[in-house]
Amino acid sequence: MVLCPVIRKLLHKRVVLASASPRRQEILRQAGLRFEVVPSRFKEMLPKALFPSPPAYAVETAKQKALEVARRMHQKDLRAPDVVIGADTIVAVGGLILEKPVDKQDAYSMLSRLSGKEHSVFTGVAIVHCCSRDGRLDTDVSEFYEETRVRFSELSEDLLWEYIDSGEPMDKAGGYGIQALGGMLVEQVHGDFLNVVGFPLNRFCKKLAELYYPSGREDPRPAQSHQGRGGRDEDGGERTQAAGPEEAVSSRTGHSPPPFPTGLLELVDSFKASKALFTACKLKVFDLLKDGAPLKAVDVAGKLGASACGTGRLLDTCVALGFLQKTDRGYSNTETANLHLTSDGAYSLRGLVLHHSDHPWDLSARPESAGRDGVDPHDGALGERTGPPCQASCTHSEETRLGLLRAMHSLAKLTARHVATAFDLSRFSSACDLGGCTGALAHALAREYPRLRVTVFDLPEVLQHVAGFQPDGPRTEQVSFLPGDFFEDSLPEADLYVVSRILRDWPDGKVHELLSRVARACKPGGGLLLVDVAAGPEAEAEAEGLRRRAGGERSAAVYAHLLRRLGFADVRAAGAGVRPLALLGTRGAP
Ligand SMILES: O=c1[nH]cc([C@@H]2O[C@H](COP(=O)(O)OP(=O)(O)OP(=O)(O)O)[C@@H](O)[C@H]2O)c(=O)[nH]1
Repeated sequence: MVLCPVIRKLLHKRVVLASASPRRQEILRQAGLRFEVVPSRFKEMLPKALFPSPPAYAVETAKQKALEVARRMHQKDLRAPDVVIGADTIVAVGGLILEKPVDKQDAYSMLSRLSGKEHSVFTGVAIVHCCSRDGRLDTDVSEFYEETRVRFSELSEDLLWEYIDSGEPMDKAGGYGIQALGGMLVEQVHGDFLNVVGFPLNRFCKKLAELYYPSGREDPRPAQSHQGRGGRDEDGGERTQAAGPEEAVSSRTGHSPPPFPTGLLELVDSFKASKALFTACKLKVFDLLKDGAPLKAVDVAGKLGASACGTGRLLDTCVALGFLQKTDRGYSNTETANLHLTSDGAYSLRGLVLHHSDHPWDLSARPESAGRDGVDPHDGALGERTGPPCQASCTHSEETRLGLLRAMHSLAKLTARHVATAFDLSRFSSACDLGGCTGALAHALAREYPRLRVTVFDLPEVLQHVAGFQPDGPRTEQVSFLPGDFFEDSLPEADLYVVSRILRDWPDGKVHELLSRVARACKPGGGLLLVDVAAGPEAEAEAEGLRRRAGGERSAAVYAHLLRRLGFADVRAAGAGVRPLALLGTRGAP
């Protein structure tokens, strides 16, 4: 998600981060920026004594790093990127500039210098706008720095050496990483934390806003207040002081044009990112780049039997999306790709990606007829919703079905413990997880509640594949599997029914039917735990009916409203991991 409008401005440009620092890449990626990584070859050896202050040195180094990449890319491709970002982080203490230690002894002398004292961390940043004209590279450099003051505790020799032996100091300015073990050395921080980590995101956004919205407005299109001001236009070029055609029209008619529909255009474009992901997963790009040495685009193309040019574009898009990293040696997987996009990653979601790639979302099926017929588009009229992907997989090949189960298992594992502990469920002695698939949540519940017996109730064709997903270890005997269809068969008896991550895939009528069945099966005092609902204000609930969000979820308020109507009292909501909310309702007397 991109929160910052000014970051959105860069989404349609070719942006390059001239840095090998994984921290910088992470910070900018988390901010929603899409960029390629081309580490700078500039040697950080400018003569420090020539600079009036430590930050002046950091800014110049950042600028040289970025310019080196801009020039190299221009020479190589004869097309420079639109924007190159360079940064340099240093520590300044007692008039000295400390960079990355060259060896352990150097780390020791840096850290002992910082012990018990305050020092400043400066990150210099250069934003270089590039333009190729007649084979010549024009650059326009904007630069700034940010200072953060950091105070260290007194460090004992033992602690110092233990920290140095951890290996953490070696690639960090001043010899410590505040975001990791080095955080233990720090007593106080004044200023931007991310600046210490390597990139002052807040100042960076402000600087971009200065460049792209010079009059202080978020969106420059409704242009009245820009007259007489310079600045950068949508394409990063200098805006001239003369009014553009739009401005001329608006001054003639007296009407301002509406705000530029940036969000809408981003949506129109966003399918390209999904397409690239689908294609890379289908071609097994991430399996190919797993573990081994980085590969050049031509080598990847050779192994895939694809064109070098198309493969290069696909790989670069994956770099911009944060799934691959690119160095001089070639392309390799990021941690995210290794974990989630390889076939056998610890939390592989590749099966889910392939499922979505092969089954375009039903909403696109018959939209026109739904509009004409006046049918409620949320009730399956736009194409049948066939339930959770792992239940709807009868048309899949064996390999795809297993990949999908693995993805469902990964997703459940990611949040299972959060879900199990979102509420105190110790009053229940039996639970039934409806559509519980491989049992990942069931096992987490069993681990948390020693007296809870959990039955996973799912279709026979799903359960026949779950043996390979069962964990070893204590309490596994508390979990059992029962084949059945929760729309057709009687629900197994239980004190607590669990409905996790399945409702979003069913139309409203089916959701109503399933929850009514649960309400009938649930004894007074029994519970219903409902997982994967979106947050939403209570007031909207009645008006919304069971309306879904764009992602398919319905809001917690909507479900709470429905549960109360079905006879559940005391419906409470709690966080259940990064995204989903969980609801727990208690069945009242009928
Ligand atoms: O608390 C932390 N302080 C600093 C860092 C990391 O330290 C390095 C600083 O080095 P530099 O600015 O020269 O950047 P490089 O890593 O060499 O990458 P470039 O290719 O951009 O030159 C930087 O990585 C900080 O992130 C830290 O992690 N924690």
